[in-house]
Amino acid sequence: MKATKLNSNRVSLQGTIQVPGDKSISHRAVMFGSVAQGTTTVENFLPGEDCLSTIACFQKLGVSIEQEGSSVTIEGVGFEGLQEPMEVLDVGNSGTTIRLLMGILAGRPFHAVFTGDESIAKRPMTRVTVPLAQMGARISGRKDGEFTPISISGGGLKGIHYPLPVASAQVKSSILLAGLQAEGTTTVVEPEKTRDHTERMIKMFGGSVSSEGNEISVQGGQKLAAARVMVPGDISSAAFFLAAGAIVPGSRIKLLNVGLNPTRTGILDALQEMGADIEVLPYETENAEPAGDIIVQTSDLKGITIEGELIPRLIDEIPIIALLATQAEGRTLIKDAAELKVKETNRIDTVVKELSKMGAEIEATEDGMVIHGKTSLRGSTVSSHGDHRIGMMLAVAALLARGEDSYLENSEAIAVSYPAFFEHLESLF
Ligand SMILES: O=C(O)C1=C[C@@H](OP(=O)(O)O)[C@@H](O)[C@H](O)C1
Ligand SMILES: C=C(OP(=O)(O)O)C(=O)O
Repeated sequence: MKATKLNSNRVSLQGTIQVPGDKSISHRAVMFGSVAQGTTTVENFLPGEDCLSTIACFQKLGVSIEQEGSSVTIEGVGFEGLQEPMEVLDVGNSGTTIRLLMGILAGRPFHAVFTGDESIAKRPMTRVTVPLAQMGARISGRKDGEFTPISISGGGLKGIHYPLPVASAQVKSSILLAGLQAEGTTTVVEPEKTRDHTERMIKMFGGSVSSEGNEISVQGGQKLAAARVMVPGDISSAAFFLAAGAIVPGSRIKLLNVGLNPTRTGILDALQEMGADIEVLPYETENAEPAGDIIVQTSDLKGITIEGELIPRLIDEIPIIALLATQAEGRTLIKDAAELKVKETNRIDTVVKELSKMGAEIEATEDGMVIHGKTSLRGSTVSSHGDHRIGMMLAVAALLARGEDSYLENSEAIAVSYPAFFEHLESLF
């Protein structure tokens, strides 16, 4: 395990950053490119470990994929062209890979086995295996199908009408990907709107999907055609620099080509409500996924309440919002966010534990956390617990820390979504 010395006691972050490609869209580009007919090209692909796991899984399913940095070429084989894998499919640390790929393989008439790392082995899978089994897939896994290793034998699916028990884009996407291969119509009903990259990508690859309110439907038997995918920058990665620019005194940071899909921009709404000085400059060009530049400058922040429909729109940004709240006047309350307990770590516990070590006044609740600001942070040895977002949040927290040096244990986890994170951060010094 690597402990990295973190930069601390900084003033004035200045500069321009092009954050890497969006993780959710990069995964989906590889998946859709593989199950479409023809050659798909992907630009600004995120070469992070999670997306590389997705490529490796599709290669084991017989798809020819070439990746060089952020450019990917996929020789699509159609759903029917996927081949039974001779080896176990290893999804590494990636929840998106396993849940979406289960939806694809639920429709294929062969056997496949999934495994992943220690964190994946603790993440709940019946949220996808139950609806996929209802559609007709035969799935078994450890603890009644809840955990990896999981095996799946697919084919012969029938469409379902399925109200989602949790607001999850991964579950929605998994069922829709199975639905594209099922007999009849498949409808998913979301309790809250979640990221809609899958729906946008079905259309981009020539398929059809209909959305009415929170109900999303696809017809089975659709054939998809190759596309050129331009992946915008990941707003979930940009969030660490938006936060750093807002709280490190005297800063001004410009972020280029950040994805601005409204199902993902909850962080901008939260920052604005806290009083952050951010300017969003959307691009005029037509693209399936909107994007633009964002400028952030330091300002005074105040505590807010974050709940309800906003939660799925900023779910992965809650660790960094917790840090922002330590620098805001008054109380910040985060509720309706019990989903945080089943991410790469239990993000309620890991955020509270690690920020407390640095002197934050933060408490866990049943479905979120309460943070009292404004507090000064002190240097400490902290841990990512193997969770990329916790690691990056702590590296930003350390920028404000006084006193002894800060060290981050298990910093290598950051490569899951942002291999160049430290390089980009240091370019602002
Ligand atoms: O669909 C996706 O790409 C994702 C959906 C979210 O997970 P859930 O669907 O579990 O909420 C999010 O936390 C994850 O980082 C990526
Ligand atoms: C939860 C995340 O990803 P995944 O579910 O794909 O592991 C994340 O990136 O914060």
